[in-house]
Amino acid sequence: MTAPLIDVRDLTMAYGEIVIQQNLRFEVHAGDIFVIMGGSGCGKSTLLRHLIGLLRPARGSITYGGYDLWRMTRPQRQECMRRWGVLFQSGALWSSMTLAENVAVPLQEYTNLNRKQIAEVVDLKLSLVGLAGFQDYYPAELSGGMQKRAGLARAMALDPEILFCDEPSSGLDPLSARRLDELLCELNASLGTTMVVVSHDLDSIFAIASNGIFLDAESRTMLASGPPGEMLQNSDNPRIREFLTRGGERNLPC
Ligand SMILES: Nc1ncnc2c1ncn2[C@@H]1O[C@H](COP(=O)(O)OP(=O)(O)OP(=O)(O)O)[C@@H](O)[C@H]1O
Repeated sequence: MTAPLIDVRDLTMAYGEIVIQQNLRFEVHAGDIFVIMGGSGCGKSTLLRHLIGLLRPARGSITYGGYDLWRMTRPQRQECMRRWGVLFQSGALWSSMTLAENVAVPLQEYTNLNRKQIAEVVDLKLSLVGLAGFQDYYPAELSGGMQKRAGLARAMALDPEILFCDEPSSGLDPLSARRLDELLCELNASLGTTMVVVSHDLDSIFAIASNGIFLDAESRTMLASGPPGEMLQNSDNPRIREFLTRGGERNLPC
């Protein structure tokens, strides 16, 4: 098996004295859609913030391509982060900017492209997420699903190697949520983008995840890792079964 893209070892996460999760150990491989799952408040978003370097581990390590995120020099860490895209829960678009201006921000900040080239990349990214023709719209003029897709276009602006998404389908109606899941799977398949996705939405988890971990709030550690279908098949842990069956046993999706 190839070396992992992300290697998390013995990770303990805490806010001050309060430990949120401990002894996390997992790998994310290139091409994975890796889902961080678990009930409300178990620490999914906290883990995502650790993975993207916003929070420092209380213990343990997070390595990218073999290099510890917190032992790199500042330029090395910036170079590492430059290869990531992040889609925040809210979409996090600038409300005073059009969609084109929003998607252009990372291109202006991190590339030497001229105005015309930036406009071309912006058009490409917006069409990638089904928003061709919406360049001049403001976020408030769009539906929640379209705002999420615009956030995705911005997160994909620099062709990231890894896309991190925090609850991408939250706040969306079931159809828009399904379309967003399909879009993530398409991008993963066509561009090979590795994805790390926080989710507690069971339909979404089964639809997109190739791999993942289950975090438990009570024991404050991970109870299982692997593809969710296998977790359900192989685990007799009642908390995992309860979560993955919505509290009642269900047929495995095909
Ligand atoms: N900045 C913070 N300072 C202190 N405690 C925090 C902070 N952010 C989150 N917490 C606490 O950490 C725990 C985990 O929160 P987190 O948001 O990571 O969980 P989650 O699994 O993503 O939850 P949800 O699914 O409800 O979004 C919660 O008890 C929360 O109150």
